[in-house]
Amino acid sequence: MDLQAIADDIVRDLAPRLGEGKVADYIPELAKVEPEQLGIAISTVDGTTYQAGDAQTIFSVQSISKAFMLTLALGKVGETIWRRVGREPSGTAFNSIVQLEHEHGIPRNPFINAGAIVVTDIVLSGHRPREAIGEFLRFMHYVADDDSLYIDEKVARSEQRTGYRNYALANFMRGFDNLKHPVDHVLGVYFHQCALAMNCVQLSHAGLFLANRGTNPLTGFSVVSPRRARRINAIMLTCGHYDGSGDFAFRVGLPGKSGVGGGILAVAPGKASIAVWSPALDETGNSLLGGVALEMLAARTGWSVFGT
Ligand SMILES: NC(=O)CC[C@H](N)C(=O)O
Repeated sequence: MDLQAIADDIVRDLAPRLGEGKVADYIPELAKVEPEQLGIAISTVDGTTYQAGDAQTIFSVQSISKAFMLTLALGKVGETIWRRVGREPSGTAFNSIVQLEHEHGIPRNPFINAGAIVVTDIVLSGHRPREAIGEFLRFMHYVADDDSLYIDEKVARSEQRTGYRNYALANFMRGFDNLKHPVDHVLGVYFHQCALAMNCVQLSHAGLFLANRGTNPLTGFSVVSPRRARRINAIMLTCGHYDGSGDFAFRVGLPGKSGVGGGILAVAPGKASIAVWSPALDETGNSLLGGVALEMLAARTGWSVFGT
């Protein structure tokens, strides 16, 4: 299978559709991103990376950070995490507050904003916010084997000023005693993790441990056990695209985590980690062409967790 040709073909085939969708504008810094871009990087478990299009352009990972923060939090508190956050798909938007009252401040899953804010609260335990941000960034350097990754302060501050819904979610959960630290501290860390800047190549490297039973094949570094990698993949499959998760499973058939910056990390277990990026989003807040690119990739490679 010629993965380089597949990546090149996808970028070429989608060129006429660049600009479809809408760039996220509720975070002012993200509204400035040029929509007509598309990148793809495929890193296989045998250690080769294929790339095409804007695969080396840096973008804001936003909610893709939630998969890595979940990994960190599981490392700290293990399975007790599930006392404070569920693992069922929500069927609601990423920033929805409606279920929280019925479910007594326990968010449905760690990938909607409410759940991710709880996960951040867990990572913050025993730290100052600055230290927790540092721990997250060091973890990303480790999993991606790349010390050049950085957090874009401008993006973090932009969201800090306008993240009204996230303040509402966090205050609500604090009211239910499901946040242990001051709301400002938790959201300070959350906005910084979301503002992590990466390109597709770096992101595909960072996701390799999930495709390779918990160990990064580029470095041999063990990140999590095979069982934990499998479980994180399961949550990515069921919850990684908010109320678009069912459609993503249907069309692509791979665990995936999206972000409003337009990136998607997808995992083909035992085969590859794939990162795509195209900033314009569909109505569920997921990258429109990124999703189409992964659909093409899955069709052309036969990679799907549901069979070939
Ligand atoms: N879906 C996303 O990427 C959302 C992340 C964004 N930082 C927010 O909290 O709104």
